[in-house]
Amino acid sequence: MEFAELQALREGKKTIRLDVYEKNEPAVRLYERQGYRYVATVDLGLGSWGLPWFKLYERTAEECLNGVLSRISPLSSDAMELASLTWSHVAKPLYSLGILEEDVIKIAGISETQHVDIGKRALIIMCSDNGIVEEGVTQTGQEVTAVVTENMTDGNSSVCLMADRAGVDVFPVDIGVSRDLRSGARNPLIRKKLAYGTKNFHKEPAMTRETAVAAIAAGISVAGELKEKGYRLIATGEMGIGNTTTSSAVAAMLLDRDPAEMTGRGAGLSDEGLMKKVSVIREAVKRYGPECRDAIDVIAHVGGLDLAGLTGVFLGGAVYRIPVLIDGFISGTAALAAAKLAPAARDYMLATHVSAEPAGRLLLDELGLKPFVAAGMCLGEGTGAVASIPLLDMALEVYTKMSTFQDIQIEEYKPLAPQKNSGTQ
Ligand SMILES: O=C(O)c1ccc[n+]([C@@H]2O[C@H](COP(=O)([O-])O)[C@@H](O)[C@H]2O)c1
Ligand SMILES: Cc1cc2nc[nH]c2cc1C
Repeated sequence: MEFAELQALREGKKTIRLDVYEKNEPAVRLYERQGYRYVATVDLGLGSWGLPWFKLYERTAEECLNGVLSRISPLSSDAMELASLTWSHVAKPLYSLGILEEDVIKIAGISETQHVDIGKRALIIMCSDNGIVEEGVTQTGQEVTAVVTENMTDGNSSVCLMADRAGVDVFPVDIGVSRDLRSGARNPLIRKKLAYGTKNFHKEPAMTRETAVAAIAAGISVAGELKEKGYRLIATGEMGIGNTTTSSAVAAMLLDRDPAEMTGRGAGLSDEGLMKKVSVIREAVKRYGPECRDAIDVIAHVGGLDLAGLTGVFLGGAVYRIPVLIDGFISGTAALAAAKLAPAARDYMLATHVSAEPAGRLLLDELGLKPFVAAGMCLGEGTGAVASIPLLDMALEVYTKMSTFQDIQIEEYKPLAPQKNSGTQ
């Protein structure tokens, strides 16, 4: 059942549920011919009298999404216990690799084995434009989004160079850039364009609820495609002029915080520009706040397609059991939106660095996730997430290759209380 709903969501097909006394093959085939995907038979419990009668329910993409999200399962406690045990045998002071140790244990829980393998890893970069740029809330024009996205497909952006170093494959996704894009051969563009940018949320909602759901579904779908290709770790990134404005607005609404506290200079902004940015966000929060009943509504009113797509990637990580690395402020906002939609998805996320945007730390605290780098970065594109991967690799080298206490014939080290550090920084 989950599989069919997920497939329907990924293929953008209409979905039906047939409530029948028994599976009615002719009816299923009839509706499949009409472009529906058969999801499930509900046994009405009346026994089979050979009746041809059945009832058809058409499901919306949102209902399929809800069905998929309700099936996210918890981490494997057995695998996590075994991973903890493995760490405890490594000949070093207990817990001394801090958050890196905790993250390895978490990845074991996600992948349901203590034999942690993140050898094949991908970076998904959601790229899109934001209508709010019209209001003068950015330092550069929106045409930069298209140029940088195309350059990413040639392997020519900051994160592409960093990803080469870290052995990460890069997947730029056009989910809503404001013009048609060419693709280079190095990192072919994944085409999921849902609009040529969003609407200006100062004037009207950024997108419809249906478009927000479609963008979330696209993110889930990309995560699924990477899982099928054998990727074991997904880093998140984005590119979109104006997306710190959408992220600040979404974060302020989701956390019920003062927009001034959640807003920074993004990719560079004058004092005057910053004041304008805060006032535009404040007005939108006041206007749309009462209408928004959940995170999808918030994204639809003041968010962006990149943010929605990344929300889908975080949810997809939980659906397909792949660890997903949070990058900076935009990515962190998407992670928060995903956690609001499906609290269980939070367990599949790993924090990496703390964005220098003012609310970078606050977002991670809200998610209850601990970063292991604070380098004052705010570049986006996934740079912070990718920069953290070599640290995870190093932790795994120790986890898998280091001698045990038994190997070096030392009686196991017994720490004094407190037994476990609560994290660094
Ligand atoms: O990831 C972050 O924390 C981050 C913080 C500030 C800026 N950015 C990047 O800068 C762009 C958005 O900045 P802005 O000022 O146009 O909203 C976008 O392409 C992001 O990738 C990213
Ligand atoms: C050049 C440039 C590159 C970026 N990468 C992410 N955000 C960006 C914003 C600008 C302006």
